[in-house]
Amino acid sequence: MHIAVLAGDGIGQEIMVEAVRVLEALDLPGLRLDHADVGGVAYRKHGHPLPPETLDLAKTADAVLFGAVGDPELDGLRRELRVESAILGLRKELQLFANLRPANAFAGLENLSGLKPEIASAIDLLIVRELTGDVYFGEKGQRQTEDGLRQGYDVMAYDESEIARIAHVAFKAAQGRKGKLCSVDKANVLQTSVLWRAVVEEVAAEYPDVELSHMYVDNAAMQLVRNPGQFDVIVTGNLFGDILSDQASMCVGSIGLLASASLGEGTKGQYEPIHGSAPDIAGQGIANPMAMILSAAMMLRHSFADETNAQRIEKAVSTVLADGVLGHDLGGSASTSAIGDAVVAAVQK
Ligand SMILES: NC(=O)c1ccc[n+]([C@@H]2O[C@H](COP(=O)([O-])OP(=O)(O)OC[C@H]3O[C@@H](n4cnc5c(N)ncnc54)[C@H](O)[C@@H]3O)[C@@H](O)[C@H]2O)c1
Ligand SMILES: CC(C)[C@H](C(=O)O)[C@@H](O)C(=O)O
Ligand SMILES: [Mg+2]
Repeated sequence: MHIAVLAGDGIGQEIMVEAVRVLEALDLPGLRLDHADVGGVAYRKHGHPLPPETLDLAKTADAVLFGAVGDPELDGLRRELRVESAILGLRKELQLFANLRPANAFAGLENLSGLKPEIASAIDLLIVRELTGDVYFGEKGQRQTEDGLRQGYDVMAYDESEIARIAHVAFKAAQGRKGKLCSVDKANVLQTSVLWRAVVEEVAAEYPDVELSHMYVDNAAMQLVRNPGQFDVIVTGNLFGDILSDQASMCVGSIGLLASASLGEGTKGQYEPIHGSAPDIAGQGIANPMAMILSAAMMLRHSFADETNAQRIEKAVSTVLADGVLGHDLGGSASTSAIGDAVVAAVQK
């Protein structure tokens, strides 16, 4: 069980400490944790946000546990050196095209999102976000128009194989859940989405037991707030999935609660919270480590087929939240380490 631990920047460092403590508390046989620099930390030390030794470790390890990258002081760097390029580079290099972002209600947090409690408590959804295509990886740049104006561009493109493989992941996920899949696109405007919808329909023929629907992304954003309980699995492109998952996190209570798994064809995966380095609270010991801890649970499930320990972590997190050990993001006063202490104690019970 060889894990590359890439804590990264800002609160990435703080929340990773707690996730590692939880993993160590499980007494996993053969657990080997190798740390490496990524993001702004790596740029400052090695001159690159994704140094070759970090990429090598990520490639040789069985799984990658990733904190967050993002350093406002380095925002002016050119594109290839921007610290966010580290996370995009890892996803692309490891061919992790499927990003699973589950959002489910936690007992005790029903009043926190501002949604009516009966609406908030019905949330149990999975966003399947395509992760290696779309505007993120299309041709991009800045140029001058014929009129001498500066113009920025990012090409949105998906080919049918990219759409089909993420659709298969989503249909299979739906089969293991409530059997409902909603494909989210913007097919009333975008040609990318017209093809997306057509390919998802074709793939659907192989999954007659899954009920497929389609929704435009603007409506989906609204429905996530109006009635999130209507969703089981959502499949969508890279950009829409990025935005909708942040939104879903707040329906649950906080972005500090949502974990993710980035997967490819094999068992190798990268596991990371959906949030970033949170420079506004970094260094204060108040970041919520739950998303990071739950990412470690997803790692045990998807890369090591260890459902027992994955559930041990998830149950511990639910218990700690239900007991009212809440971070500042949830209106409580528990510090990052106090939350970690509580989860460690709960997994050992
Ligand atoms: N996976 C990643 O590494 C990742 C993801 C998103 C953003 N980023 C980067 O992070 C930097 C900051 O971006 P941003 O501010 O837009 O998004 P962010 O997710 O870092 O923070 C958004 C807000 O949520 C709060 N927040 C986030 N995680 C929290 C946690 N665990 N506990 C409590 N509060 C939390 C922050 O304090 C902030 O107010 C940028 O450089 C961005 O590019 C990285
Ligand atoms: C940091 C950024 C590149 C990243 C993304 O947009 O994918 C982040 O927002 C995420 O959600 O993982
Ligand atoms: Mg995001």
